[in-house]
Parts: sequence; structure tokens; C-alpha cells
Amino acid sequence: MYFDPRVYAALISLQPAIPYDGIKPSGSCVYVSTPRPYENKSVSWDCEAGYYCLGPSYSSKFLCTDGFYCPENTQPVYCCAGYYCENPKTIKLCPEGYFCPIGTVNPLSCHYMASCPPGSTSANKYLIGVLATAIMLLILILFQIKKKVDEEKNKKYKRLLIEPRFENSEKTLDRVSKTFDIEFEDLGLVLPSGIEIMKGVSGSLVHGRTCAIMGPSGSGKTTLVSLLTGKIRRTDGKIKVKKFNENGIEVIGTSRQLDYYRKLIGFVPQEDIMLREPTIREILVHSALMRLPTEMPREEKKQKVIDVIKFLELSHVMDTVIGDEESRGISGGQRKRTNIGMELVAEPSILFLDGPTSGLDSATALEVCKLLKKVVKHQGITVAAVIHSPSENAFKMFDDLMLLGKGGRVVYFGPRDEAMNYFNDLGFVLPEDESEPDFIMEIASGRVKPKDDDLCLEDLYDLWLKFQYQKKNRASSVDSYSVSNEGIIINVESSLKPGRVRFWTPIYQTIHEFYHYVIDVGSEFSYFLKGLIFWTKDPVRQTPNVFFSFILLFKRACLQIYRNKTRFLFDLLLHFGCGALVSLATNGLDYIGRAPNQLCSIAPYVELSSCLNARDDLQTIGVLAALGVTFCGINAGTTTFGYEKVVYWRDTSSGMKTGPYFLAKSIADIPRMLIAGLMFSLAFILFYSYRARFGEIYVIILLTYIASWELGYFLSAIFSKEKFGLVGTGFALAFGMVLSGATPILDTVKENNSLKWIYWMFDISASRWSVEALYLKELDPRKWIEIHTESLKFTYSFDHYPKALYNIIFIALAWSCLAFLAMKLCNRDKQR
Ligand SMILES: Nc1ncnc2c1ncn2[C@@H]1O[C@H](COP(=O)(O)OP(=O)(O)OP(=O)(O)O)[C@@H](O)[C@H]1O
Repeated sequence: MYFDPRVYAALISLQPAIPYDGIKPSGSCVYVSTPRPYENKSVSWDCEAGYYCLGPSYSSKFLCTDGFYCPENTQPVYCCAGYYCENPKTIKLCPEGYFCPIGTVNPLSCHYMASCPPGSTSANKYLIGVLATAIMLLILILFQIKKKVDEEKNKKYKRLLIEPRFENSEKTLDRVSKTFDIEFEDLGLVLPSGIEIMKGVSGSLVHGRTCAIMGPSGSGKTTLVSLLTGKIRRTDGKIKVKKFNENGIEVIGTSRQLDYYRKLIGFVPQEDIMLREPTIREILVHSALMRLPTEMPREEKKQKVIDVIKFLELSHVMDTVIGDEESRGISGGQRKRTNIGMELVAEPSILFLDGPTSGLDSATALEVCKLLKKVVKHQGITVAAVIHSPSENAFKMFDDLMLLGKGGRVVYFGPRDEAMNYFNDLGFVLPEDESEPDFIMEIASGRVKPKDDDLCLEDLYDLWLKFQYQKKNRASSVDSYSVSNEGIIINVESSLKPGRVRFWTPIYQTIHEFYHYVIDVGSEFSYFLKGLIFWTKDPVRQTPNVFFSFILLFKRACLQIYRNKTRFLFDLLLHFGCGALVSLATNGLDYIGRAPNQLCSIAPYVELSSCLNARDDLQTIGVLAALGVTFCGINAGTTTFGYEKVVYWRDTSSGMKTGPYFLAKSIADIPRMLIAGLMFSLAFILFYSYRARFGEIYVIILLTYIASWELGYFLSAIFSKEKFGLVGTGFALAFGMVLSGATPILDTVKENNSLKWIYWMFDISASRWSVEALYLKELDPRKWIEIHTESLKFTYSFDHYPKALYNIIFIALAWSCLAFLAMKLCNRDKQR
């Protein structure tokens, strides 16, 4: 291949001649494949300004395009950084208040956030730091104002507390209007694995009485409560409900199924599942407003909260936040009482408690048991509580005892004060130095034997059934003792259906579970549609509708954000920091197009490749930004729902609807997204010489943030919080980088037969559209370089900008819908 040695010399010499007018530009004109003007003055050229020639020996001349500088008798150079070339004939120093990157035709305004002395190649954006700080200060001021408003509100409640009627009155709670008895028979549970964890459990819970459910660890106490509250679907047995009016007279209920009365069942879980940001009062007010009947006036509901606070003796800490291990709030005992209070304010007719005394010292545990006794006395409701190793006094607070043994079998069920008599009759003798509840627990775990017998645990179960059988026969005037012991045992065994666990049981159980899952989802959906079309009312209790629930949940979500102000501000700093890092990575990246074709045609082979490919870093800049935003957005999104899933499950099991909750949290997140996007965008332009408008960059970054945020919602609905980090990183790399359309390049994927089937994946990636949108907006001010001569690369198109933005919005909506469905459909058993 032949090339002119003089042009070659020009190509490897990279410093073009700059007309020097007193002020030196801060940039330089060093870049590859741009020859400087031919300096050999002895050779004559015939190339007027605005045209370029390939050299003195070439006869043809070519029109110099905008963005280049072509004085007379030269080869073209890009208009130098720090200068601008209105046309290829002139070059001028960039004026003050403007900056001129390489190839500038019109100087770019420095905007309001930067300073640009004459000859600037980029804007010095020190004011951005000031702006970011101002935003943070403004947020702090808003938080302070909210604090003042809160303090006023607290004072109002304090006044309510010290009103004379409270000062003098005994701390009482009104009787509830509906009470229930629950009868259960032969309850059984076989897990999908085929393991039977509960078998033949029968008994009844009577209104106006407290029942302690006890047994060794793993005996199935929690399982029993879950079966009774409908959290787990039983595989065997019956549960029936008897309804009573205010005078304790049995009335025929609309249904005898416990599920039907779900809104009247209170369940206090073993862990203190509640948000940590609100105060005790706020949590109780929220619970009351969400769960009490709509016909009850709002003031009465608030009064109810005050009553419960008084009753639980929490008045002095009612305006203290709950807190957790990280941020100290109320004490463990107070948290337990609040946990119970959340149910009490909702006026349940039946209250189940799973380990209300777990983790408490004996004095506090006794206090809680006394409280339960008092609740039953005042309200006449049904209370059943799982109790772990109670003290003698705490044990006495219960009227009935359900004692379970290993494998979920009943060892004893009946009045608590008759339990010891029963065991005495079996030959167990309470040692003098041992407390009654401890001894009973030892019996149930098979650690003590009767004095003159060698009974094993299995015998205890059979003996209990035998005892029951005899009691039943006595009641029906049949002489139980006419039946041989052997006969009874055979009877009993047959009622327990031994040998039910076959090898197909797991398969059967799985199909059974799936069937019920579909029925459950289907019936909820049809119930929802029915409610929507016929505006039907809940016959048991009409609680706030979707709109009012939304308002209450939205207020709570805002409160959470406000109470987490340190985290909020720190998050903003992190978004700013991430944007600054991405910006740093883009430093020096630019678009300077390609050298004119004619010049390239005579370039040496080594220069040819860089000569033919325009230097175009816009896509790389876009990918860096999209990757950073996707990482930040996903991570921020997972915090919204991910860390309060258990609270969500508790709330839904007590009647909260997923729709208003999801919408309320999402809308409360909007300011977070807006400010996070702003912080990132401000930091992103710190070191990056952007040519689009700041508003355009902000819109692209914000929409990508929203789409990633929603993806974070989805991930947090599917995965547990321990997995967010890794799963989020994986998704960010996939959607922010691989599917951004840069590597692999969209064109390649489209044309490659083995890859084109995954092209749709690029279409559902927000970053692919945001990179294109940013590319187009950044290219727009550079159109003078090659817009009319070159077609766009990467399957991009100049009219794609609105489409790209719409697509990001659709992707965000799609992730949002998926997140909602995932929340609704995953872990349904925990939402019951
Ligand atoms: N979904 C499940 N999958 C597998 N095993 C289960 C499941 N639910 C319960 N079990 C098992 O059933 C048994 C009873 O569990 P449960 O939590 O009801 O016991 P517990 O008496 O409440 O125990 P603790 O007093 O320690 O809380 C345990 O052995 C438990 O491992």
C-alpha cells in the first residue's frame, strides 16, 4: 500500500498549530489520527481556508466540515479544546461563562452551577457540592418542622391521658360484644414430607377463660396455635365455633367455621413483630384505626387506644419509639405488652398468644400473665397462650391447661388446677422441692416416671385418650369399665389412623397443598371482584375501605421515612458518592467523531483502524451511568419492603390488604427516588463534560432509578433479606451491564443467529433504553460532526428518544406489578 510519507509524518505528529491570541487554552489538541497542518512552507499548496487538501502533491480539495478547523493550505484538525470554530475557517478562544470541548462549533453555556474562565475546556462545577449540601439542609429543616408538629400532637394525647376520668377511674376495658368458644377434634397435621407432627388433638377453648398451652420444645404448641388460627391448613380433624351474645347466651352464627371470623381473632406472635420507627401510641392508633369497625367514631377509637395504654401501664413511655437492637427504644417487657396491645385495641373475641412470656424475666412474665387474666376478666374473651416454663404464680393465672407431648399428642387437657390430680392418679408424685409447672413439663417430656409403674411417653398419650373415652362414656351413662383396656386402646389407635404415612404421602401432600393454594388465590380474587362489583360489606366486621387504608398506611410509611432521617440523609450521600465515582470514571471520555473519509483513505495501515472508527465514548458513558444507577436503585428498592416482610405478613393476617399497603409504600418512596436521582445526577456531571441539558440527564437517570427501584421491590418480595446483596448484584450486572446493549452490542445480538432469540431481553432492560436516550441527547449538540453523513450505530435511531423514555416507564410499571404479585402470591401461608 502506498501512502504519502509527508502525510504519514503529519499523522504521527500530533500537535496542531493554534493561533495564539494572548490567553492560552487550558486544554490541548492532542488526539490520534489528526494530522497537523503541513509545515513545509517550500511546497506550494492551493487549498483555500474552509477546504482541506491531502497534501501539496494532491490536486483535489475537499470541503472542511463543521467541528474542524481548516485554515488555508492545511489538512484538517478538530477544533481545539478551549477554542471554538464557528466555521472551519476561524478559530476563537472560548469566552468566559462558556466551555469548549474539542470540536466545538458553538461554545457551551457553563450553566448556573459552575464557573468557566476564558479558554475553559470543561465547566468547573464546584457549586454542585454547595447545591447538594443545600438540598440536605433543606430536608433536615423539613424533618425538624415535622418533629415540632409531632411534639404538639403528643401534648394533645398527654392531655387526654390526664383528664379526670382517667385519673380517678380504674384501668378497665369494656366487654367485647361478641364472644366465642372453639371446639376442636382430632386435629392432625402431616407435612408435605410425610412427617406427622400433630395427631388426634382434641379440646375446647371457652370464652371468659384463659388456657395455657404447654409442652416440651418441639411438641407442637406453635403448630397447634397455627392450626387453630388457620395459619396452617390442618390435614385432619374439625374446628367448630360457638358464638355467644353479650349476655353469654349462645346464638346461631352465620358460620361455624373459624376462618369466617378472621377479623375477630387476635394473634400475638412469639417474636415482637412490629415496626421499630413508630412510638407505642402511633402503633396502637394505627392498629385501632385499621382494625376497629368503621361504624365506631374515630374519637372513640383513639379513646380505646388511651384505655389500652393505661391498661397496659405504658402511659409513661407511650411517646417512645419501639426501637430495636440497633437503636434503643422501649424495654423487652414493654415491647411484649405493646405486642399484646396491638391486638387488644382491635377488640378481638379470641386472642391467641404464641409465647408472650418468652425471653422475659420471671417478674415481667408474671406481669404479662396477670395482664391476660385481667383482659379475660374485663372483656370476657377467649384467650389461649403458649407458655414456656412459667413460674408457679404465672401458671396459676391460667384456668385451663393443654399439655402436649412430643409428636403433637395430648398428654392432658382440662382445668389447670385438676392437672396435678390427674397425674397423681397415674402414679406421679410431685417432689417437695419442685414447682407444679416444672413437674408437669417433666412428665410431658418423659423425664419422670410414676412411682410404681414404668410408663413411657406413648403410654401417657394412650392413657389420656382412655381417660377421655371413659369420661365420655360416663357422661352418656355407659359403664366405661365394662370395656376392656385392650379394647379401648384398639379403639384409640384406630382413631389415630396408624400407618397413614405411605410413600405417596409427600406427593399427595404436595398436590393437596397446590390445590388449596389455587383455591385460596381463586377465592380471594373472586371475593375481591365481588366486593368491587356489588360493593358487598363484610358481614363480620366492616373495617376501613381500600382508600382509607391507603391513607393510614401512607401516613405510616411517611412516618417511617421521617423517623429514619439519619439513614435517609446518609443514603443521599451514598447516591451522591456513587454518582461521583461514575463521573470520575467518565472523565476524559468524549465523542469526537471520525476523521474525514478522504484523509483516512491515505492513512497508513496502522492508523486506518482508528481513523475509520469514530472515537465515540458516549455509549460507554451511558453504560457506566446505567450500571451505577441500577446498582443504587436496586439496593435502595430492596430496603422498602424487604426489611419489614414479617410486619407485612402479620398485618395481612389481621386483615390488611396488600394493594393499599403496596401503593402507600411506593408513593411514599417517590421523594426518596426524586432526591436520590437528583443527587446522582448532580454528582454524575461533576467530572463529565456533558453537552445535553442537565434536566435531560436528570430525567433519564431518574427514570432508570425508578425502574431499578421497582426491580429492587420485586427481588425483596421474592428473596429473603440475607440474599438481597448477592441477588441484587447479579441482577444489576445482568440488567445494568450485560443487557445495556454495549457488550454484547445490540447489532451483534440482532444479527447473530445463536443470540438473536435473547434480543427481547435487551428490550426489557431499562439500562438498554437509558443508554440509548443518553446517547441521543449527548449526540444532539454534536450533530454537526456527522449526523447527515453517518447512520447511527447500535440500532439506535434519532427519533427513539421518546420511545426510550416510555419504555423505561413501562419497564418500571412491569417490575412494580411483578413485585405486587410476588408479595401477594409468595408466602401465602404466612399471610394467613
Ligand atoms: N413447616 C414445617 N416444616 C418442617 N417441620 C415443621 C414445620 N412446622 C413444624 N415443624 C416441626 O414440628 C415440630 C413442632 O414444632 P413447633 O414449632 O410447633 O413446636 P413448639 O412446641 O412450638 O416448639 P418451641 O417450644 O421450641 O417453640 C418441630 O419438630 C418442628 O421442627
